[in-house]
Amino acid sequence: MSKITIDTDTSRATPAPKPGKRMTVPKIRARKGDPEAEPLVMLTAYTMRQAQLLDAHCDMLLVGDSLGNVIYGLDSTVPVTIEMMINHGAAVVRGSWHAQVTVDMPFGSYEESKEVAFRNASRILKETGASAVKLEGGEAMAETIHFLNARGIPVIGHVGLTPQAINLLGSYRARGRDEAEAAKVLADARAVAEAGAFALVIEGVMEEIADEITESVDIPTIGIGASAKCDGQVLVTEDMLGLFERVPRFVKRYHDLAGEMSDAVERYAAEVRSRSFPTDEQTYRPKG
Ligand SMILES: Nc1nc(=O)c2c([nH]1)NC[C@@H]1CN(c3ccc(C(=O)N[C@@H](CCC(=O)O)C(=O)O)cc3)CN21
Ligand SMILES: CC(C)C(=O)C(=O)O
Ligand SMILES: [Mg+2]
Repeated sequence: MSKITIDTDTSRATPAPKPGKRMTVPKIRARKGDPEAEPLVMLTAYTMRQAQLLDAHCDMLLVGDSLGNVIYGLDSTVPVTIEMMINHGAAVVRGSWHAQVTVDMPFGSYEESKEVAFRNASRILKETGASAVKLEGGEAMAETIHFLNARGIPVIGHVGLTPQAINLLGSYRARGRDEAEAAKVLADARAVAEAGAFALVIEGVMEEIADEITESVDIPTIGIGASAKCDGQVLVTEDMLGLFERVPRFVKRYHDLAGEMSDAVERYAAEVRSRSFPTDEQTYRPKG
């Protein structure tokens, strides 16, 4: 039997925190005007340890309301609560020191009025330590985005496929397939940018619409199922690591973590059943 060695050197995964070096909203905003700038790298994070492992490699971490699907086993993001977002947001901020952290505003926490949106967004920033919020919607949310931004809350917009509207949309298929839908997505993107959002997530739209948006707004666009020409890309971490079973077509799988976890657990279960775990090494006994 081959001896398994566990790498206990955590320095690669968790470099020492560098106080004061965290990526800021203005620096992200400024990427748009810089022709030399590399695309923005964003991934979702829901836990402290996940944030630690992603932080050094990412410009931005998103505490996505996709945690409803991925962590809580819900079949949409509609039931996600502000308490869930705050608990996971605070954990992610504790596990990161380099990346800028944005927290998704959950369905029902911002649509009613700009005042309700400010109350909930300010609570999210106060109780998590994150530096921005993201909310779904275009023209209908422009006033709210302006209101938050004018009062010190940086906002990322999210247009195209907006999963919180699943009950209205009926499916998660890509948007902008016909002329009218394409024009609406473009108008939404422009409204969000003009309202003062510092970045814009474009999800699940035809490539040419994403390209037209990226060319016509003055803030960085972050694509997910959008276009390689966006100013950045985002994916759900569990999807790209192969931890989540049903993934959209726009996901590239960089690993099979589910397979590796299953293999490790299978070996543990077999060793418990055969009494080959624990051994002397894992057992406390009086010395001598
Ligand atoms: N794990 C996970 N990854 C995500 O990207 C994600 C979430 N959860 N939860 C919130 C939303 C929901 N999103 C989704 C969910 C499903 C599809 C999907 O199944 N798309 C199909 C086409 C669907 C259809 O035609 O009806 C595809 O093949 O891409 C796309 C985006 C994106 N977001
Ligand atoms: C997929 C990204 C953009 C998101 O909104 C989420 O993870 O909730
Ligand atoms: Mg989301």
